[in-house]
Parts: sequence; structure tokens; C-alpha cells
Amino acid sequence: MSFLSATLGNGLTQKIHESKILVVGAGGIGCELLKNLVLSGFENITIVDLDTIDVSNLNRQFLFRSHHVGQSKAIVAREVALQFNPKAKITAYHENIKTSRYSIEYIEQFVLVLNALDNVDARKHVNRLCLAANVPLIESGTTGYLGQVSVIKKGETECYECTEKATAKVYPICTIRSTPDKMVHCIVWAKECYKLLFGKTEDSMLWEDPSNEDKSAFMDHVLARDLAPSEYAQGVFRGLFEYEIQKKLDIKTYKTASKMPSPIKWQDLSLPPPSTSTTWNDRMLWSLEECVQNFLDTIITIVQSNDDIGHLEFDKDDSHAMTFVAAAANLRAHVFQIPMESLFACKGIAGNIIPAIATTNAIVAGLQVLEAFKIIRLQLEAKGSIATDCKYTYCNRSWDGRGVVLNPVALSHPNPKCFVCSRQMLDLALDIKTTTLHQVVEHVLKKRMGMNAPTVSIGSNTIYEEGEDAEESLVVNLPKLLHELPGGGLHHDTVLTVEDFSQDFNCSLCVKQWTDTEKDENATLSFLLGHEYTKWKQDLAQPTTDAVADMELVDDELEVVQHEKRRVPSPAKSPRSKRMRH
Ligand SMILES: Nc1ncnc2c1ncn2[C@@H]1O[C@H](COP(=O)(O)OP(=O)(O)OP(=O)(O)O)[C@@H](O)[C@H]1O
Ligand SMILES: [Zn+2]
Repeated sequence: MSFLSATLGNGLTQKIHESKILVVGAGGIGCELLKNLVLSGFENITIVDLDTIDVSNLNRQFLFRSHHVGQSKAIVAREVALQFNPKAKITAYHENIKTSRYSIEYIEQFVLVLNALDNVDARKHVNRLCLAANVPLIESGTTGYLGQVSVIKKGETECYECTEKATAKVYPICTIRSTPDKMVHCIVWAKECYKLLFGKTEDSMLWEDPSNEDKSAFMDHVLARDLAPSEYAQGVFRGLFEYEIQKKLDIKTYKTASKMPSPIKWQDLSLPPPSTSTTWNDRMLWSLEECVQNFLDTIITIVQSNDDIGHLEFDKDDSHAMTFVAAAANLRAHVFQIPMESLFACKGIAGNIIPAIATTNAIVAGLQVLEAFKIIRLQLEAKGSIATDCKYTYCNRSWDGRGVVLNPVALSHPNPKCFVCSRQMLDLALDIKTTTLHQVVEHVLKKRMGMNAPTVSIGSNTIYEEGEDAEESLVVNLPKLLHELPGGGLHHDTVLTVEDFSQDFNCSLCVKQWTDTEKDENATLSFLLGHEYTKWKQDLAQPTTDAVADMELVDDELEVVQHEKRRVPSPAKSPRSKRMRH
């Protein structure tokens, strides 16, 4: 008798061999999981991952070696895992789980799905697929030393979206734009600065209309792209750290600031000759002159070596981008008397990096397999239930930091208010007269509600749809303001039906007229969804609350959202151009 049969029994071992399972993600958790599954007797596994192997993955994604760098994670993971059990049938796809191949019918062929993902968006999508296909999902996640595993089953347990995902610290936009007092504010500002100079300029929080007479002093310098790179870099530097700061000091913008900023005057700097290459390690602090030099050098290098200016996106692993952000953030920190930080520390903040701990990934992947055993045993024995037999297990550091505590708790019931698994109607409050359907589709339906290919209807009239066989002529409705949509437009209390056939998801949104009176012209679309609107109404009864929800850290993404001072709504303003920002 094999070791597995001796441990699990013949019946369960046989069932495990036959069970067809899907693993989504072949990264830190995924590599551990695939190895565990193969060694635990699973012989029919499909693995999907959209990414290729990066050098930075090698320290913990142990199925990969340096000669695999650049190759598909899923395909290499399959090849290496097969060496543990050549009899296993492992199918690998180098694809996004959100593509149409992974339809509800496709998911139905598996007895269970195991997530080993790193982002909320993909997790929401797999959650909906599994609910629709009625296939159990074993969800997992780690953050440094913390980790958790849970099991989701339609109608029996809470789903991934039954509870709002915790969002971390929040900062007001005005703090980022005008009065930073922490390094993180300077880094968020520097990333916006990167977007302003090299990415989608108009999407940057720092962008201002060039025809506006009151625009910031740096705007003309940022747009002077015809200049020679070194002249351009110097202009941008002076615009950001000298002229603009001086201008704001002159108009007494900072009169209430606890520490007065001071501009960095170009003529006071004694920069080393451009060719001087300083040797530094990334944990050392740069001097002011080194920051200036790095700021100028990276602008020149990026401008000279990229045809993609106007489309670049910040990537913490791109050394020029990271050096630029660290230099810009430190210069801003210097201006505002905030302690400067090393490149290494800046990278941690910019990427919101909590180091991945291989051991936590291994523990979590092990727990996933234990839950998988339970689910397969339930299918074999046809008694018990996922809700009672499976557990939500937290992995924490022990109080003395010298070990790990596993804390299994009962799975929760589905939340009757969940708009995903309980299909509850949600309130959507926004300014009907200034918001376009395009903004609702991109910011509310896709970004916030996790929809992939939305269809939008008012009553029985479809006003917009995406996906295969979508009616293309309906795109004419996208730029329309909500009150101008066909069928008389949207009004306060109109019910909008939104559906995503790829996720078997539908939801009714009760539209509420709402205007954020404190709106900043440069801010992103303001809206309140579901409990946010309920809370806002409660706040009206206690009008002292100033809810600030400006910056959320979601997974590895720093996102800046609208400053919302919850006040009595004013009547809708006249339509005006509004920019959207992610
Ligand atoms: N929509 C998706 N479809 C398929 N695979 C996905 C999707 N989203 C994320 N993944 C994969 O999930 C895995 C998550 O693994 P992990 O958290 O270790 O991330 P990583 O990108 O490898 O590491 P790091 O972010 O720390 O550099 C990644 O390999 C990633 O490619
Ligand atoms: Zn739910």
C-alpha cells in the first residue's frame, strides 16, 4: 500500500487521482501548491497563469530556475511538477483567467478550483465563475507573515465579495498635491510626476489645463518637450522645486503649514560634473546634489531612450523609473522638511512592497491541499457539508514573533446583503447631469464592481453591451451624459440593470442624484456605491463627519481616489468637462 493510501485510505486516494482540478496562478503560492498537489496524488490538473518568469521570482517560486527567466510560468511549472509524478496529466495555459476560454461551462468540468492569485480583480472574477458553475473554490492569500485560506461554495458559505475588502491607509489629495508631511505623500506625488512627464500626461493628478491662467508654475516647463533633453530636465526641475514652491509661498498658500517649505534654488546648487558616476548602495541616503543629479539624469535618459513617451507606466522594477521617483520624492521631501529616504526604502513604499515570505506561501498552499482533501472526501462520502467541514484558516505570527499560529474558524454564511451571491440591489449615487455612461462603465462597473464585459439596460432597453455578439452601434451612448441616455435618461431612483454574461452576474443599481460639493476640478469621478451611500446618509444626520477616502492601497497598487467631504448635496451643476483618473 502506498504512503498516500495508508494515510488517506484507498477510496479517497483513488478519488484524488481522478479528480479534475484547476489552479489559477503559478506564482509564490501557485508553485508550492502545484508541487503539493502532485505529491498528494492529484493527477489531473489544469494550471493557468498569464505571466512570464522574472528574476525577482526565483528566490521563492522554487519550480523556476534562472534559465527559465522570460518563459511562461504555467508551462515551466507544469514541466517541473511533472518530474515529481510523470504519470500526472497537467495542462498548462499561459493566459489570463478572464479570457473567454474560461467560461462558466469550462469551469463546470472541475471538481474544485484553487486560487493562487495576487490581485482582487482576478479573484472577484474567479469567485463569480465558481458561483455560477457551482464549483467549490479554495481561496488563498499572503501578505508577509500573514496568510489565509478559505473555502467558497455557492449558497453554503460567504463568497469572496460578501465582505468589503479591507483597504489600507487613506490620505487626502490636497495633502499629496500641496502639503505633504510624510515620505509616502512625496512618493505618491513623484509617481504622479512620472505620469505627468512620461505617461498619459492628462491622467496625472498634477496635470493642469495649459490654457488656464492660474496654472501651476511647472506646467509650461513640463510641456516644453521640444527643448534639448538637458535643458528640458533643468526646466522641469526648476518648475517643480523652485518656481512653483516660491509662487505658493508668495501667495501665502502655506500660511497654516506646521513647517514652511523652502524652494531649492538652482543657482545655489553645486552639481558634480554630469559624467561623475557615484558608487552608492541602494540603502544609502543621497545628498541633495545627488538627488538633483539623479532627477536630471533620469529625465534625460528616459526622454532619449524611449519612443514611448506619453504611454509609459511606472514600474518599480524599471531602474530609471524607480530612480526618478526616488529622486523626485526626496527633492519634495527636502522642500517640505521631511526626512529623506534611501532608494531601497522608496522602492518599498512605491511598490507598497511587503516582502513575500516563502514560508507563509508554503503554509498557505499546504492548508489549501488539506481543504481540497476535505472537499473530495465530502464528494466521496456524500455526507457532511463544506460549510461545516471546511474552515477559514488564518496564519499569523505568534506573539513573540518566533513562530506561526494557525487559527481555523468556521466559514461564514452567505451575506444576505451581498450584491454578488445574494443579488441585492445597490444604490449608486452620482451626479446624473455631469457623468457620462463611459465613466460609469469604466469606473463603477469595471473598476469597482469587477465586471469584465458589462451589459447595461434601463428597463427592457439595452443601452450598452460588451463581449461576443455585442451590439456595436450602442457605443454611441458611451459619451452621453446619464440624463441624456435613450428612453428619457436616468433620474433620481431610476433602476439600472447591469449584467455580465461571462460571469453569470447581474445586479440592479438604484441611481441617486448626488453631487460632491467639495469636488476638485482635477479629481476623478465621484460616486458612492452601496453602503457608502447609506453611510453618507447617516453622516448627514451627524454632520460633523468629514470622511476622507483619498488613497487606498489595494494589493500592490497605490490608488488615489476622490477627496470626499460628505456634505449636503448641492443641486447638480451644469455639465462640464471632467477628467477621470485611475
Ligand atoms: N488574471 C490572471 N490570470 C492568470 N494569472 C494571474 C492573473 N492575475 C494574476 N495572475 C498570476 O498570479 C500569480 C500570483 O503570484 P505572486 O503573488 O507570487 O505574484 P508574482 O507576480 O509572481 O510576484 P510579485 O508580485 O511579488 O513580483 C502570478 O504569477 C500572476 O501572474
Ligand atoms: Zn457574496
